[in-house]
Amino acid sequence: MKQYDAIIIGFGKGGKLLAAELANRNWKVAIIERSPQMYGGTCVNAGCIPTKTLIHESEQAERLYRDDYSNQAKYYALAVGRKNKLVSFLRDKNYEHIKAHPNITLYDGTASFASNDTVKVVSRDKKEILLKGKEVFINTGSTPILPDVEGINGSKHVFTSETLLRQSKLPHRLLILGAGAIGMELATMYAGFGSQVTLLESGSRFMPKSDRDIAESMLESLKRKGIEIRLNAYALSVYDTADGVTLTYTDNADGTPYFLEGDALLLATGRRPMTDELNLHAAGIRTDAQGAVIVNGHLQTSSPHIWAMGDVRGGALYDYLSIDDFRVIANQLFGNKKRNTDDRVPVPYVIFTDPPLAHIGLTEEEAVKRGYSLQVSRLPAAAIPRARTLQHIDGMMKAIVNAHTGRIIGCTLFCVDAPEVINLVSLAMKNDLHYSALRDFIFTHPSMSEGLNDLFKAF
Ligand SMILES: Cc1cc2nc3c(=O)[nH]c(=O)nc-3n(C[C@H](O)[C@H](O)[C@H](O)COP(=O)(O)OP(=O)(O)OC[C@H]3O[C@@H](n4cnc5c(N)ncnc54)[C@H](O)[C@@H]3O)c2cc1C
Ligand SMILES: NC(=O)c1ccc[n+]([C@@H]2O[C@H](COP(=O)([O-])OP(=O)(O)OC[C@H]3O[C@@H](n4cnc5c(N)ncnc54)[C@H](O)[C@@H]3O)[C@@H](O)[C@H]2O)c1
Repeated sequence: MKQYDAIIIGFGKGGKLLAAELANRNWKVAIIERSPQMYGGTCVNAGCIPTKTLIHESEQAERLYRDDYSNQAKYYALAVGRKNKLVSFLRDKNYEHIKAHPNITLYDGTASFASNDTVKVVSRDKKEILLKGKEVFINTGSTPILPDVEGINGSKHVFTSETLLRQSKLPHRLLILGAGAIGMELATMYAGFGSQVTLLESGSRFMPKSDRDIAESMLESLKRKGIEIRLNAYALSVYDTADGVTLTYTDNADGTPYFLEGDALLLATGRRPMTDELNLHAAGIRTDAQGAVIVNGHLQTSSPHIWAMGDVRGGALYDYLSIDDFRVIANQLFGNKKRNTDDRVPVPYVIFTDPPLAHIGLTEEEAVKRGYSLQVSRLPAAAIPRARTLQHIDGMMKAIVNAHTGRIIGCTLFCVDAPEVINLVSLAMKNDLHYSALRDFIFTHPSMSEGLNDLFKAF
């Protein structure tokens, strides 16, 4: 049996950063990845990078070939090729970085616990090897939740985000099940490329966690792109036709049955922690009702030498949280042990629609429910000179401030460059700055950030 100071299960974001950190400190590290197509993890290979590359491409395609499906389809195939090239480049870089380190051994295979310090690796040719580790880190990510809809398993036209992004044929009619982050981003993207998109959501409230003014703005923006949105959609069955797929669903509100035809159906109905093959009970590790590995604020499981990082520990599923999990663990192992996962709240998020939506902290509805005395300010994106120069005048900014303390409680930016600008608001909130710090800050001009001067002037 091979002995290591650390075993890392899954070559994801947090895991690869940790592998390099430990190896640089002379630890002997084993990292195990079940698929060579996934070196570097979901973000690089199937998540953030491919989607954001294609979303950018779709904006170009829309500008060049709007209402010209034939040219859009050609453009799409080329864009998928460029995306594949970028993904391969980044995957190779990730691989080389890990392979080059003398203290790291990469194992290709699926890992499971044999005991609480021993991990079994089964390679694709079914060879087994046992590894013993002083510390073990679980970084196995998440996997799509497949809804219980008759016919989805055998269909040739039903996809997850991962499999759809590999297709180089643009679907003329795309059906999407689930109006969450993936559903909205890919609806915007495919509509930009020229697909007719229908977005079906089982819930009755669009963007249930957002304020209604924001959700309405998003709804209008998606509709302007030609995306049809149907709420209360309870999917029943799917069957393949000669040239696509037929989806049957009922409207939850009144029971009306519907049949919809598409060239492809995307399942975007959530993701769950990837713990299926880990045999966690052999190590005495507990999971919650969603299958997430239960950890404390330092990311230790019930066995303190076994840790979990990234999507597999449940909660919000973002690449930057997997990175921060690495910082929390490194701080425990080598730092002052003061970091924990609670000290990073509030965490911003972004949905990369067009315009994109970025949010941090409480919504107005949440702040009212919690009994805050608050002030709310709104600014249309069109009022910001940079939005005019970029010809992106859709959307709005919204801020919520505690009326007594002047501290920012929450902020939503639904406008061009929102993914960048939200980081400034985040910095102000994390440093407990009074809202006037942003109101009076000298921002460059013209920039979307200077919209914050006006947004916070209203208080
Ligand atoms: C379509 C899509 C778009 C996204 N866009 C964004 C975005 O814009 N911004 C953002 O912040 N987040 C985004 N996310 C979420 C982000 O990708 C994830 O939060 C992040 O990649 C999780 O990283 P991780 O470190 O938990 O693990 P991952 O990067 O998922 O890595 C886990 C690795 O473990 C491997 N593995 C699993 N089980 C085993 C096993 N038993 N043995 C060996 N190996 C195993 C897997 O193959 C995988 O490579 C997106 C996700 C998706 C699906
Ligand atoms: N920009 C980003 O940071 C980004 C982008 C994409 C994904 N992600 C991460 O990936 C995770 C997964 O994304 P997602 O969009 O799959 O999940 P999600 O949880 O964001 O949304 C899933 C949606 O599907 C709906 N739904 C569930 N079952 C359904 C059914 N049978 N029929 C119709 N609708 C149904 C849910 O009500 C929900 O609105 C997100 O939680 C997010 O953390 C992040």
